[in-house]
Amino acid sequence: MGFLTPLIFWLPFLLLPLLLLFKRKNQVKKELKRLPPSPPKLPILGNLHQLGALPHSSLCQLSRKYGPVLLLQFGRIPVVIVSSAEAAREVLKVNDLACCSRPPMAGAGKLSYNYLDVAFSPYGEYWREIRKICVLEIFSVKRVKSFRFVREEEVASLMNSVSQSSSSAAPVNVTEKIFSLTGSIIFRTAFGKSFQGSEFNRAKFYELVHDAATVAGRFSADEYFPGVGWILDRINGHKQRVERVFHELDTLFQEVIDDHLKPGRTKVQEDIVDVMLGIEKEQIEDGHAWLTKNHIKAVLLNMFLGGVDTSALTVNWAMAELSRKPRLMKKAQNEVRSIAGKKGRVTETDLDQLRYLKMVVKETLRLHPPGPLLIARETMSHFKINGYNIYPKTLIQINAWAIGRNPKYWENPEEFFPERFIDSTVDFKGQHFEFLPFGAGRRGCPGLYMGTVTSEILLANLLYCFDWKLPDGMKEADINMEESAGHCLTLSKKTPLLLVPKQYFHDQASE
Ligand code: HEM
Repeated sequence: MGFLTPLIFWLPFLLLPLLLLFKRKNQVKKELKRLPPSPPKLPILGNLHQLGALPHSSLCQLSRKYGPVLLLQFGRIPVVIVSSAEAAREVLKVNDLACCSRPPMAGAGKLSYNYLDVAFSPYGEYWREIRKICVLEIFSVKRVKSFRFVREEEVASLMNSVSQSSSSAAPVNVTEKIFSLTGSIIFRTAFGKSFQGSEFNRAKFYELVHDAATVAGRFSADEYFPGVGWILDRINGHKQRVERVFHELDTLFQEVIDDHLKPGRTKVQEDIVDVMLGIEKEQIEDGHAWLTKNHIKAVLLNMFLGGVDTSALTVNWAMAELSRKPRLMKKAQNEVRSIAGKKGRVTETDLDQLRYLKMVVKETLRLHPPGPLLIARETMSHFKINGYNIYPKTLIQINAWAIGRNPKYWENPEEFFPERFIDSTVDFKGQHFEFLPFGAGRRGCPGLYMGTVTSEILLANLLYCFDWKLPDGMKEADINMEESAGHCLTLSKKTPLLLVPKQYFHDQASE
């Protein structure tokens, strides 16, 4: 028995390292399991049933209950919802490289010729190349300025059309007019010609762009529920719809490209198709060609999806907000009218001086960001937000809408109050994470300048040329400000805005 005494004495010393090792392993295991909080989920569906008709709003409610970093399950897809400026900074700045890819989505993949575009393409060498070309050749300030005449001509034509309606004192569908204008501007900028003279009429074009946004912006049932979802896709016609939209867009793009390649074509001004065909030609001459017609078509798709709705929604919401607050509308009109004087139109050279108008646009983008959840990202490697583990292949959605309405960053956040920006340095260029209408980081919107200049010139002219009244019997409070998440990626006003225009400039000139 004597030999046991030293063993009993030494045993704790022998076991201690083992115990410590075991404890450490458990800690690491626990640490790795530290996931963001999740609301209870249903089998198979996960949290899909909690999304509702306005996902940004339902997700905002959930984040109020569970916190600003939330883990949900959409079918088989893990999704992290980010609803605070601090957490958005962690994603879009600190860990931007880990989460700047996009998830594969069958609809977007088909419409973008297997991810040859910028917006839906996964992060990698190809995306860097195509984004670089687009930033330098399509979205640069110089290129956007070269299309100033398109914007000004189209705005002038819209003002004439509103002016004709104004003689009857009947309400005008402002929403329709605004969408028609941004559509015409993007169509002419990309293709060098307007709807007039093309077999594409406006209505057909919008339908196509909206159908494209709907199929590109959402997962198919098969992606949520692999193996069985395809049955749902069959029943709801998703696959056929993707094929139809692809075919219609491809036919349009091919016709325009063929037209541009016709020998002896007279070119008044380079449009985006000319620019892209020029790059293709240069590459062939330099002997390192990789850009094909499909690449060009994929980029055109991004222009239509990114450029038509976003600026139109901004101006539509701005007009709706200003119509609810006639005092602010008057203030914006006084500014525009004092700067543009009796010229008859606001031109882009006036825009820099329109300080209040720019605040109106900012305030509109805070309350009504056209992409309330930005565009979904997919993580590529493991990282942490607020101490929570985020694993690769997780979807990240930043709720810019919720952040823009959070009282932690904004006083009286639900109030439309452009003056809040007077002495503020906060802007939307991606450095202020409480205000993210254009996103931020590597995937931030490259069309920011094009989008803002289009919104500003249109809004400025609507305010300059007309006084706007509500239809008979309607009060400011009756304006319906309900939202509709119709096209998946963007957030519209549920009902069109109807206003009665009274021509201002004409009246002033005759005074
Ligand atoms: C008011 C106008 C606009 C708004 C509010 C807006 C908003 C956005 C947002 C939120 C994103 C996602 C950013 C992210 O993931 O961090 C985005 C990306 C993008 N936008 Fe815009 N956009 C506007 C105008 C435009 C215009 C005019 C175009 C082109 C004609 C455009 C083309 C794109 C493209 C190609 C991307 C994808 C970038 C990438 O994934 O690398 N946008 N935009």
